[in-house]
Amino acid sequence: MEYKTIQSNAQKSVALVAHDNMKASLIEWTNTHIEQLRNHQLYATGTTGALIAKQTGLSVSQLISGPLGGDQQIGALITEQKIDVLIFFWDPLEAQPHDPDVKALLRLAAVWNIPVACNIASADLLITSSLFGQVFERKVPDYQRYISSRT
Ligand SMILES: O=C(CO)COP(=O)(O)O
Repeated sequence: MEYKTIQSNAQKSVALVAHDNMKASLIEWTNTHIEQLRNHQLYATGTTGALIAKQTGLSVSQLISGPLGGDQQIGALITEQKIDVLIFFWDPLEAQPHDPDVKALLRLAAVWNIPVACNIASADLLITSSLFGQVFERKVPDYQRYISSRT
């Protein structure tokens, strides 16, 4: 796929989310890339955001805690095209009470074609990509066409 760059060195909106057993990994990753992340607008679910702000000093817009609706808030921001990248360290070894919300968030990220990283290796690749700091034409659902095809 060829990317048509609209803007370089762009500020991105990055959503950071981690389940409890994965929070230490996300904070470690955040610290590793702190200088780059400083240039972007950060959003996070409640507890993840509070921990990142406390342990890294980064400024983070904190939403509701995940089990109380934070995943859904991030999903809603994705549909409004206000999130460019999702870093979501979900726990592959422990069931979550809000599993439907987790699945819904991952689904919306796929629908709206935003890059998602679910572990340190993929998050490293994503943030070091030359595409990370660029705004490029991205295939998103054609909402008007979708509605007219159904009405
Ligand atoms: O549960 C979460 C994501 O599904 C994360 O929520 P917290 O950041 O509030 O722990």
